Amino acid sequence: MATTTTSTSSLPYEKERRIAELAVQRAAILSKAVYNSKVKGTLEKSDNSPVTIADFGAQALVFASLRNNFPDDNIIGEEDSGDLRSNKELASLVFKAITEAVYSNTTGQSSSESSSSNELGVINNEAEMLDLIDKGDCTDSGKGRVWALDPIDGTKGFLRGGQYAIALGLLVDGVVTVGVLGCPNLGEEGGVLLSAVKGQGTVVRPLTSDFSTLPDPSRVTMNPITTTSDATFCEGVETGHSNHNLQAKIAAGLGITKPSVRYDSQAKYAALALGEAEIYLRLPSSMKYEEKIWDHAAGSLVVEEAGGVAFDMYGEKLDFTTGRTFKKNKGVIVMPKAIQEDVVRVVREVAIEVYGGKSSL
Ligand SMILES: Nc1ncnc2c1ncn2[C@@H]1O[C@H](COP(=O)(O)O)[C@@H](OP(=O)(O)O)[C@H]1O
Repeated sequence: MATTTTSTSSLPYEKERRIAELAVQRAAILSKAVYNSKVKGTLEKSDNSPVTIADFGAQALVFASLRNNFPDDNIIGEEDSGDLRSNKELASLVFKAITEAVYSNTTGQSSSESSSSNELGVINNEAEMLDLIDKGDCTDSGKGRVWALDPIDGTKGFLRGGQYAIALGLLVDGVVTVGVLGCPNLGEEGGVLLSAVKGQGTVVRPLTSDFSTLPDPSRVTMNPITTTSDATFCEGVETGHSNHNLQAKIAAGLGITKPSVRYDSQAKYAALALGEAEIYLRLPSSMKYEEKIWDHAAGSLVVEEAGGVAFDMYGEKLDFTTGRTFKKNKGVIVMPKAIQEDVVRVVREVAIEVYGGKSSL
């Protein structure tokens, strides 16, 4: 990773980037508190994926910040309040976790939170929290300003003490324009906060436990490799989320001999931007699965602004205009621009042979 000190004053989307960073940082503080507590309130959703107090609480907190600062924007969020409305005990635990982690003393708010709470939004009671969680029900991602949030991406990683991310992106007319990834277990102690604005590059800062300030940023760029055999692969941990056997064959076909880095969540995109690996491959375990836009919006911009590209497995751009899920893309490949031709050729050939051509979507 190359890093240089940078200034981001008076640039387009400066407020969006700052609020998104602070909102993600605040949600990361909550997620760490939930991880360190005994009760995580884990439930299984209808798609068999887990959801926890941290997922609901982080969504409520980030949405409070978005509503407070950008009340006219639409929002797409992974969670809704259905499971909490039918489980009052869990709803109370989520509100308690937010109150303790963020509004931490009984006389009001902790000193660092009080200075930022007006700006980042306050959640006054449980009913307000439930209503906020439901603000992420937008279905049209292609028009106007739409935020896409995964409050805890990689919930399985979060529960295992592995990698997870709080991922927030802003789409403007379907184009990812701001992307923020909070990765509490990546890099230095306390984790890292990456952010990107289209055309302005990607920066990283340490995640802190302070609600109102952001440490100085450093610019990041992907490793400038020019040969695929110099690459390290990055892939998911969960074998049900991508086809590891096929990914291993592709790695061998690209002459890659180094062991893969395996991370849950969009920490994979962060790892590429930070130079821990160069190629992220996610080949579908089932062609029926539609990737969620909140699993890729923030991460794809963070990588693109660090010198990379994010395509589907057929080598076409990710299309964020198709609602809550990708309808025109299957699989994801992410890599530095310098090796995109070679990587895309190999992955595309395999994709067509194994899954069929794009016309079969
Ligand atoms: N069968 C499947 N194929 C691909 N992705 C899946 C999947 N089932 C769940 N996921 C998504 O994979 C995300 C985790 O990504 P990764 O595998 O890279 O760690 C999950 O996010 P959540 O943890 O927010 O539910 C979920 O959205």
